[in-house]
Amino acid sequence: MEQAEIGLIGLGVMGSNLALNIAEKGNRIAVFNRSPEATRNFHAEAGALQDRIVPCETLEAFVAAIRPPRPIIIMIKAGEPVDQQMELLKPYLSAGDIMIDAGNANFHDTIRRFDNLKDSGLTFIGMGVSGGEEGARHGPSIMVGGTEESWKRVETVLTSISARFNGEPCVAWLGENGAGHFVKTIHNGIEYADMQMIAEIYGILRDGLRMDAAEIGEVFGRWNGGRLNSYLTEITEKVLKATDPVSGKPMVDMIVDAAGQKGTGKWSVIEAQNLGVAATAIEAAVAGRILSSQKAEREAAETIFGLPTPVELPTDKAAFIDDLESALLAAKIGAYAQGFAVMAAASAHYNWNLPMPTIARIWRAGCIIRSQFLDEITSAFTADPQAANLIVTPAFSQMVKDADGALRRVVSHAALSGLPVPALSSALAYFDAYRRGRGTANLIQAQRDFFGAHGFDRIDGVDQHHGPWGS
Ligand SMILES: NC(=O)C1=CN([C@@H]2O[C@H](COP(=O)(O)OP(=O)(O)OC[C@H]3O[C@@H](n4cnc5c(N)ncnc54)[C@H](OP(=O)(O)O)[C@@H]3O)[C@@H](O)[C@H]2O)C=CC1
Ligand SMILES: O=C(CO)[C@H](O)[C@H](O)COP(=O)(O)O
Repeated sequence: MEQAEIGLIGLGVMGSNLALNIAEKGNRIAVFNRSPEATRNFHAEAGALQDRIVPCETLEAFVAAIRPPRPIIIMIKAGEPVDQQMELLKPYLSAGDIMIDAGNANFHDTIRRFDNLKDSGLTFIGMGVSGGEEGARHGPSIMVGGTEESWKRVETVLTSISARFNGEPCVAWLGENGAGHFVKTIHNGIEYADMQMIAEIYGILRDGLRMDAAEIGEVFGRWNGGRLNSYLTEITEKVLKATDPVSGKPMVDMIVDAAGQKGTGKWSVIEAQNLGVAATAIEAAVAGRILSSQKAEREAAETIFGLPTPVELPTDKAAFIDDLESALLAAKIGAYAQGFAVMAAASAHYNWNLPMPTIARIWRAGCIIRSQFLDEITSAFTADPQAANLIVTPAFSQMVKDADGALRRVVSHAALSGLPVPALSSALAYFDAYRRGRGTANLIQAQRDFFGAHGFDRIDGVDQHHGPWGS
């Protein structure tokens, strides 16, 4: 039997769709899943693509079915399972074979796996894939980390399955070892912030303006035709307009308000802190999910404090809804600026030389945060790849100038009405702190020197001075 060009392990949601995508693009692919019935079912349901798929029930048969040197995608639950799977696979592999972890790995694990295989003759690629089920099937955004040589060996097949924006493939080699998984992690951190901000705007419309789900869906639908055009805006309209077949009520009203999370948002925040980058909107989004999951505590607190009555709108309703649109745009700029700042710091720290314009370019289609906005970010970083912060690039500084008044009105209204907007308000605070040449940390430095003799730099140029604090 003709050997396959590529192999894939893990026929869950992502792996099965990726395998069909690979087969559809004309590649012969061998597949394996820990539970063999999943492999059998997958092959049985592959329809016209069945002939290009080689279902294998043992790792030995799987490896034998692929033409050496073998590229093997591992698309399974992240963490320990990947180490276990690699150990089980290794004895069957030969020099030159490439193991490609395509799950949402922690990039520290990726660096470790990459280093462990360095002298073995085997190669490791850490590859971030975004786009969910639909993206995996018809074109995800793919962020590759590993040696450039190993990338060259998989470039053709990955390019064939990736999403396209205006004909350009949304896949790129981003750097050595953990670069691809790091960029995917920050993609998800931004995704968390974007989703949290949308949810906060939804909260203002629902609890402040007392609009029902379908009405709010209309608003997001309108916004999707404008500056907020994005996949997340688009699905928000669809979600808000969906009806629960059981109760006949809006589906969204029947869902428990406790968000899940699998780790990438938290890792984004941890890495931002470790690298000394303020990623406050992403932090707020992760904290927002944590608080959301403390449902019983929140319900108990509501019985103690009650809920504040929303105050009058600062403008008429239509103008305020326009403010919400501008506010969401301004806050999003803050979140994306923070995400890119974290990647810039990581690039320097890990010597990855991450290409910012390329990252923005491959996020324009296929991934969960895909949007028109990312095309504008691509242009901004193409014009100035070393920009200190997205906020200060010419196009984005103008957008922030145009929209920060609206963000201010929205955050003030929400605060006065007792409506929680942690990500929107942290984006505003980030902007206000970032654009102020003289802040208030002089006082913090004085306090540190007072209690700990830590010293401070004086504005007249004398460094490591101590204050006349007395006792
Ligand atoms: N769902 C999404 O939208 C996205 C997910 N990802 C990432 O892709 C990866 C896969 O996710 P997804 O497809 O959603 O997950 P699923 O839960 O649908 O599938 C999990 C797969 O992992 C396999 N698996 C679990 N534990 C082990 C183990 N110890 N050894 C071998 N195989 C194991 C399962 O095999 P079995 O059938 O035997 O249980 C199954 O094939 C994850 O890292 C996820 O974070 C990335 C982007 C988007
Ligand atoms: O990677 C993804 C999207 O880009 C996955 O859907 C991931 O599971 C999202 O993260 P979380 O489950 O923590 O919300």
